[in-house]
Amino acid sequence: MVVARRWIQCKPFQGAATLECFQLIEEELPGLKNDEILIEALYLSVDPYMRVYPIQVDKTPIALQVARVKESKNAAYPVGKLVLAMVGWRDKTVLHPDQFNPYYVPRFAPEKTISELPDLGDFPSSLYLGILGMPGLSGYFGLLRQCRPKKGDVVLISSAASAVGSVAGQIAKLKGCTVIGSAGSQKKIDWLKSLGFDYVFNYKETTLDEALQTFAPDGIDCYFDNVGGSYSQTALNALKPRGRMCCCGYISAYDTLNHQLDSMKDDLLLKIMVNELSVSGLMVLSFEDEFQEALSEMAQWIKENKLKYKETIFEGFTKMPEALLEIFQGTAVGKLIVKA
Ligand SMILES: NC(=O)C1=CN([C@@H]2O[C@H](COP(=O)(O)OP(=O)(O)OC[C@H]3O[C@@H](n4cnc5c(N)ncnc54)[C@H](OP(=O)(O)O)[C@@H]3O)[C@@H](O)[C@H]2O)C=CC1
Ligand SMILES: CCCCCC(=O)/C=C/[C@H]1[C@H](O)CC(=O)[C@@H]1CCCCCCC(=O)O
Repeated sequence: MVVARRWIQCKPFQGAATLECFQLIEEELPGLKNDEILIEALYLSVDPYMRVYPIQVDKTPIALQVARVKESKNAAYPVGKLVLAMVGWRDKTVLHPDQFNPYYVPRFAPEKTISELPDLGDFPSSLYLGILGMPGLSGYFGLLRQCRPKKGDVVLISSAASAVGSVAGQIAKLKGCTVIGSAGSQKKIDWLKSLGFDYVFNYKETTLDEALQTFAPDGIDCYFDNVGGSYSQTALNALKPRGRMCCCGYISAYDTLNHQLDSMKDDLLLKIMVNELSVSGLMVLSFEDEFQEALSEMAQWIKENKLKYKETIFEGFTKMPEALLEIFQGTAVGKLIVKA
């Protein structure tokens, strides 16, 4: 008999998420039918979108995990194989590998529950949830395709020490740009300096207006937006004519919402029109056909020590809610992962 643990969301969010919104339950798993596998989580990803994914009360919150096949009745998935599995906050799961993703959202989340780890050489498997996974790819495509940085451009990155922002900023440096990054603690500021960011500031101590007067008095060419809100309104005002903005995320709102994202005010559009700005939204999955190529390029940069990363790993599956709340407290540096 195999007993699995999984988290459920037992209460709806009302304002900021709290630990009381989550409950850990245990359940007996069924035996394997033909072609099914039992997987065990090694690492679970903790991402900002988990806070706004429309989950019903008493259901298991969304999360991608790196898992190992523990038992198998499917020759394509032998015991010991590692997979990426979109099965939510569970430590053990019985499933058919072809099963449709229970968290599927058109354009946002993939159709498949299980996918192979990319074939990139010898990297710790947790990296496939971070720099060599969805967050790293978001930084890569958002920066290269939406911001389209040119040598000498001034690039601003909000949440610069995040999993996405730290990749976007480092690639902007690789492309010969002057990079300004903001983050909310001295520890993150120090890390960003060590990554080669030209100018960094703590947005909790210095306003973006003040920082731009000092670091970019003539304006910015690109803005990689992870936060939205008034910060991004200021950044948009600082874009030079023909500037480019990648609207990647709106984290300043996520932990204030009771349900999913409310309609956002879009008074930015007039500015975009008048200044002929290119502003592009990003759903990283749209670049799925190019993931392998992008990951190979980033893996090479990691091997050459040109692209660096940090992880904060919470020990133990019971830490899932604390890890999620940590995103919005913002103390930990680097990609948040739970080691099951
Ligand atoms: N469009 C797409 O396809 C994708 C978009 N994203 C988006 O990218 C952004 C970053 O994601 P990811 O790198 O995984 O995040 P991380 O979990 O690595 O980092 C999140 C950071 O955001 C900052 N933050 C938290 N709350 C607030 C707040 N209220 N106001 C301002 N900053 C806050 C904190 O850093 P600090 O305050 O210290 O700066 C926190 O550490 C998110 O907005 C996410 O939704 C991510 C993946 C795909
Ligand atoms: C709607 C907020 C999303 C903000 C951007 C972001 O972080 C996107 C991440 C996606 C990633 O590609 C993998 C996912 O599953 C994420 C999207 C899941 C959010 C779906 C919300 C849909 C809805 O509001 O109806």
